[in-house]
Amino acid sequence: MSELSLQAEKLDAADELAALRTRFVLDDVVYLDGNSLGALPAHVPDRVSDVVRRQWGELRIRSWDESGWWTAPERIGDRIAPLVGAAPGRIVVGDSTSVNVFKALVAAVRMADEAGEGRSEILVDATTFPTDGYIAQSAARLTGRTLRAVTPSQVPDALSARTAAVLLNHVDYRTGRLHDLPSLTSAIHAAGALAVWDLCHSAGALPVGLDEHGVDLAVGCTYKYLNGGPGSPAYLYVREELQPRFDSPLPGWNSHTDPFGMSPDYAPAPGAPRGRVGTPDILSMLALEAALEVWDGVSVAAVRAKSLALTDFFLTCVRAYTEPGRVESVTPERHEERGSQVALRCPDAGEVMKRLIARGVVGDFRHPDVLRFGFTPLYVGFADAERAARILAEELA
Ligand SMILES: Cc1ncc(COP(=O)(O)O)c(C=O)c1O
Ligand SMILES: Nc1c(O)cccc1C(=O)C[C@H](N)C(=O)O
Repeated sequence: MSELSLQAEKLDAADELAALRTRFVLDDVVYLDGNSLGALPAHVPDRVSDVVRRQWGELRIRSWDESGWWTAPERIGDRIAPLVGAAPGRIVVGDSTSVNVFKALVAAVRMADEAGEGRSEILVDATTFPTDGYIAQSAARLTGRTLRAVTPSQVPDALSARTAAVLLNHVDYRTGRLHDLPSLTSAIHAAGALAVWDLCHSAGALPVGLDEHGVDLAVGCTYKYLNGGPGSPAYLYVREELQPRFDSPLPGWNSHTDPFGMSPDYAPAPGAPRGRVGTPDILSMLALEAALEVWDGVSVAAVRAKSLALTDFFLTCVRAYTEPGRVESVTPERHEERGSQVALRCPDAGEVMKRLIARGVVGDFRHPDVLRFGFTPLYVGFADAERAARILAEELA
C-alpha cells in the first residue's frame, strides 16, 4: 500500500461525515461529477413512488391540499434556506435556474429604477456559465440597459452611479474559483446597485450566508450538491426588505395573492410566493423535497471542512503521481478562493476524461481543455480521491 493510500485510510476513518455515504445509491465508481448531477439518495425512489401511486393515483386532485402540493414551493424553499444562510420565508422553489436568473435580474433592474437615478448599465460575470450571460443579454435588451461583461475581480472598478444590477457566480463552474460574496456584495451596495448571485456551484458545498451578507437576490439549481435529481427545480431568494418591491417579469397566476379568485387583474402575493410563476412541477419538486432529507443533522460547516480537505488531498495525490507539467491546476490553492471542485488543464483533456470514465473515475470535460472533478463531501471519501488521482496519472502517462 502506498503512503498516500494509507493516509487516505486514516482520513476516512476519522471522517465524521463518512457514514452519510450509505444514504446514497452508489456503486464502486469514483463519482466526481456531483457538481453536475448529484447522486440519488437511497430513499427517494420509494417516496416518488408514493407521490405517483398514492398522491396522484389515488388522491388525485385532492393532493393539491391534502398532500401539500400547493404549498410545496415555499415549504421546500424553507428546507433549502438554512443551507444557504437564509431565514424561512425568503426562498421559493420552481422553474429552472435560467428562468430564475431572468426573474431576478429584471426585478433587480426594476428596483434600481425606483430610485430614479438613470441607472443604465447591468454588469455580468464575463466568466459565467453561458446561460446566465444569454439571459442577461435578453434582460438588458428588455429593460433598455447596456450590458457589460467583466470578471468578478474587475467588478469594484467597473461599478459606478450608472450600475443598476450585477449578476455574479459564487463559484466559477469551470475553474472552481470561489468569489468573495461578502465584499463584492458590499461594493455593489456602496455603488447603489443590486447584487444577484448564482449559487449553482456553492449551495450544499460551502456556507453562503445570504441574509448575513445582505445579498439582494440569488438563484441556484438543486441537482448538483443538493442531489435533487435531473432537472429538479431551481430556487429564487429575495432579501426580506426587498420582497414588497419584487416586481416579477413573469407574474403568473401562482404568484397572485388570490390565485383561485381568478381575477383579470394581477395582485402580487406577499413574500416568497411572489416569485412563483405557473403550476409547480410536483413530481420533481417532491423528489427534491425527499432528497433534502439527507441533510438532516448535517452541518454545512462540516461539509465545507471536508470539501477543502478532500480537494487538498486530491491535489497532493495528483502532484505526487503525475509527471510535473503534464496538467496545470486552474483551481485556486487558497481555501478562501476555492469551491468544491478541482479543475486541471491539459491539451488532451477530452480524450483523457473518456478513458477515466471507462476506468470508473467519473468527472467531466469542459471545453476546451479542462478536466473537472467535483467533490461532494456527503458521499466522496479520501480513498476515492487517491484512487482517482492514481488512475488519472496512469492515463496521463
Ligand atoms: C452557474 C450555472 N448557472 C446555471 C446553470 C444551468 O441552469 P439551468 O438549470 O437553467 O439549466 C448551470 C448548470 O447547468 C450553472 O452551472
Ligand atoms: N444541467 C445540466 C444538464 O441538464 C446536462 C448536463 C450537465 C448539466 C450541468 O448542470 C452542467 C453544469 N452546470 C456545469 O457546471 O457544467
